[in-house]
Amino acid sequence: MADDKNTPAGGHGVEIRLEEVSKRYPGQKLSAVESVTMTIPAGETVVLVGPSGSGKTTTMRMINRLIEPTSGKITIGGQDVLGLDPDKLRREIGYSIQQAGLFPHLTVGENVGMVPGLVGWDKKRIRERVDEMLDLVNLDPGEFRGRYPRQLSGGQQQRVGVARALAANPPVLLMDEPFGAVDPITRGVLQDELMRLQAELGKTIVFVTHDFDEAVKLGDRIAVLGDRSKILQYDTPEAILANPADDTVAGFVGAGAALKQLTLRRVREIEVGQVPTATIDESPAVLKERLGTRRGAIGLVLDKRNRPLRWATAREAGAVATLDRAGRPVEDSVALASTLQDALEAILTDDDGVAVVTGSRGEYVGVVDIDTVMNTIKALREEHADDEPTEDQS
Ligand SMILES: Nc1ncnc2c1ncn2[C@@H]1O[C@H](COP(=O)(O)OP(=O)(O)OP(=O)(O)O)[C@@H](O)[C@H]1O
Repeated sequence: MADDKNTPAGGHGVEIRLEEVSKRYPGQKLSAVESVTMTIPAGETVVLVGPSGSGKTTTMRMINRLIEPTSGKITIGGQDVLGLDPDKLRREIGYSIQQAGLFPHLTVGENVGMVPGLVGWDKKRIRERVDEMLDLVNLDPGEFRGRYPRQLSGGQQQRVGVARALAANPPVLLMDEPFGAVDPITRGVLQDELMRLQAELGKTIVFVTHDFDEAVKLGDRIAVLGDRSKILQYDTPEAILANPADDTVAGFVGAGAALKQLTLRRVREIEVGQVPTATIDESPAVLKERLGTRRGAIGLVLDKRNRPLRWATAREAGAVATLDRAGRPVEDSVALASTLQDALEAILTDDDGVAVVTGSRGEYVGVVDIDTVMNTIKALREEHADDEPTEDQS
């Protein structure tokens, strides 16, 4: 992994605290940010989300002092940022913005190597680091290091932006709508990559967006901001979706909150059901007997390695000589790692409204149906029903 010598925190995330932080721009009557207090835990991704003009960017930029607070206190890893040299501070905090903000007259390699150069790394180490970072964001160093930003697609520029922000191995990464300017498919890919990177690197990430779905996907916690950066709710995506603090948050969460919760849960987290099964070399009579006389009961024919092959009712099992002809083929299955949304999709497209769950080698694990999904949503709602959303969860 990255060389840790150049940052006091060794590149791993550190806690950020904002205490009654306000910002009033010169000549303005009202503050853009009014007395914000929040704790961003070490190694977590916290997403600031809120409507345009709510003060997300102002709040974030005060952390690396691109904007100076009018009052209040900000600490990073316990250090008061107002007591630090702003240039030094900014080199120790990764920063990535919409449209990547790359220097157009510098090559990709020079852009990525910029901060390591500023903090005095030697040339060889910078060269190695640039290649390591480009690899990390899935760009072939040989192909991309010598190009200029204008010779890259939007998505590639964003990747270089992230590589540059990470180059000096900062403990903290500030990201201001970094994926706002790319198409939805590329955005999804970049979000997945960021999640993979973060699982590996464990930075403290503050991420600004006005896309609530992006916040749900990326955030360990979400701060929903209202006017003047007032924290309307600060909690996990699960808790906010299950129990929005007020109508404004509910409006922001938008339609389909219950459905969005399904993207946060994996099939492995729920209790799957079971149906009668028989392996393909057993006789149809065996499956028929296991299915019993209950109307509509449906069972599974498995291959010799326990992988699901066919669905069959008792009547269908009774109508064939061997089980490889019984009923209908299993078209689709979901893995334990699939989201409940994937499972719901499979349930809704299946003739009998059931989805087969398979393990890592494709073996039969169980089944899920619409009741399983409904019960999960209900349980989530109950789990968070007593949550008392507060402004500061520190
Ligand atoms: N340099 C400035 N001088 C005066 N007012 C400013 C300045 N920068 C921002 N503002 C005002 O401060 C408020 C918050 O702006 P900010 O950019 O932080 O909001 P935001 O939530 O990030 O918005 P968006 O989602 O549109 O980027 C806005 O009302 C904006 O007009």
